[in-house]
Amino acid sequence: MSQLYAAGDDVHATARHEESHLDSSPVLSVCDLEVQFPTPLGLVRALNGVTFDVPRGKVLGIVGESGCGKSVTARAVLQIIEKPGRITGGSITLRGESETTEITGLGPDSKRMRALRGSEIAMIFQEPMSSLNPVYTIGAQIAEAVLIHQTPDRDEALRRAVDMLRQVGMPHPEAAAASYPHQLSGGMRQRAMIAMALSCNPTLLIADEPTTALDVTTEAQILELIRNLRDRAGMSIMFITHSMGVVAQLCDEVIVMYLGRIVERGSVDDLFYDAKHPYTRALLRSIPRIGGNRKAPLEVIEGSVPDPHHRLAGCPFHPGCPKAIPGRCDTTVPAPSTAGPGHTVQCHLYQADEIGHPERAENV
Ligand SMILES: Nc1ncnc2c1ncn2[C@@H]1O[C@H](COP(=O)(O)OP(=O)(O)OP(=O)(O)O)[C@@H](O)[C@H]1O
Repeated sequence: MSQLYAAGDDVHATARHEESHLDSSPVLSVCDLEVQFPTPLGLVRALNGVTFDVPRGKVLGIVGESGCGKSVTARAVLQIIEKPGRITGGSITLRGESETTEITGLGPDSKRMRALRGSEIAMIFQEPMSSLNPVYTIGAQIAEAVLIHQTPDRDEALRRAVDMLRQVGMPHPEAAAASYPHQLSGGMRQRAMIAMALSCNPTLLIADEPTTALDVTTEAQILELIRNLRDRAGMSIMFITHSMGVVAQLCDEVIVMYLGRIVERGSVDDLFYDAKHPYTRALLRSIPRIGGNRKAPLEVIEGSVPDPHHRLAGCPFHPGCPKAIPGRCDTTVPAPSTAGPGHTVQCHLYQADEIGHPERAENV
């Protein structure tokens, strides 16, 4: 992966990084991130102190119901939050191939931030047409990205575009390169968008629900493609989904979000076999299981996600939580506690007990 830009106006925000740290250090560290949207109805606190790492060469899944802050987290990393929303606290650190960048130290429109987008961090969306221009051929669009970030040679850029399309499994890459977006199927458009995202060999790929609009067969093919990117190219991937099924198929580690906070983090096995937070458990019970009783109704997660305009005291899940402790869960935000190696949970049921229920965590 190459560093193809000059540090330019934001040189103060970057620092050389020791090569030896790279293998074990997370590619991205997000610490105590806060994002707010002032709206006519009041302030929306979209993220309330979100902290996580994206491990190098792994897929981190971000899962949670609609409105919990998954997309805002992704957009914050690229500093493309819709105005008047803005980052109001915390830090985002990218450890690239040759240098470390404090993203939150960069202006959203700065030269360095613009260079980061696409070249070091690429994002793919649910709807490929939001990234593809309908009036240019697929090949021209991928070549344009290569021309901006990698080579000034137009023929070489076009060759690389066709090669990228081949690598993402496009059946007839030359013909696809000569096609306009509307001439391709949804799955093929998604492959084209992934080819465009990968054409600059980014350090981090962010995928925001890229398979939600696809049929199950095409979804399986795209998930396989993303798995290959991790396994063969060692790419680090942040994968946003509302589907625990997709998490099980694709992710190495997972964070579970609820109302702008992370409630649990662990490996896929931690979450599927040893989930701690009542919200994670409810999410798991709300999906069908192979071999389960087909007549048994799926569980519904109690209560709707609270209105983000109202500041809720305590744990964000307490209004719908069957295990909520009155006087505690509705007053105090729980701190993260360790549930095992790499497994953390933010829930009063697992806190060192200050209120006289030493047996509580065993009985959840
Ligand atoms: N432009 C905006 N103006 C006001 N509030 C916004 C805006 N964009 C997002 N939000 C709010 O930020 C919160 C988090 O939204 P976000 O889109 O990140 O959720 P999400 O988990 O990605 O949901 P989904 O799965 O539906 O995409 C929500 O309360 C949402 O209403």
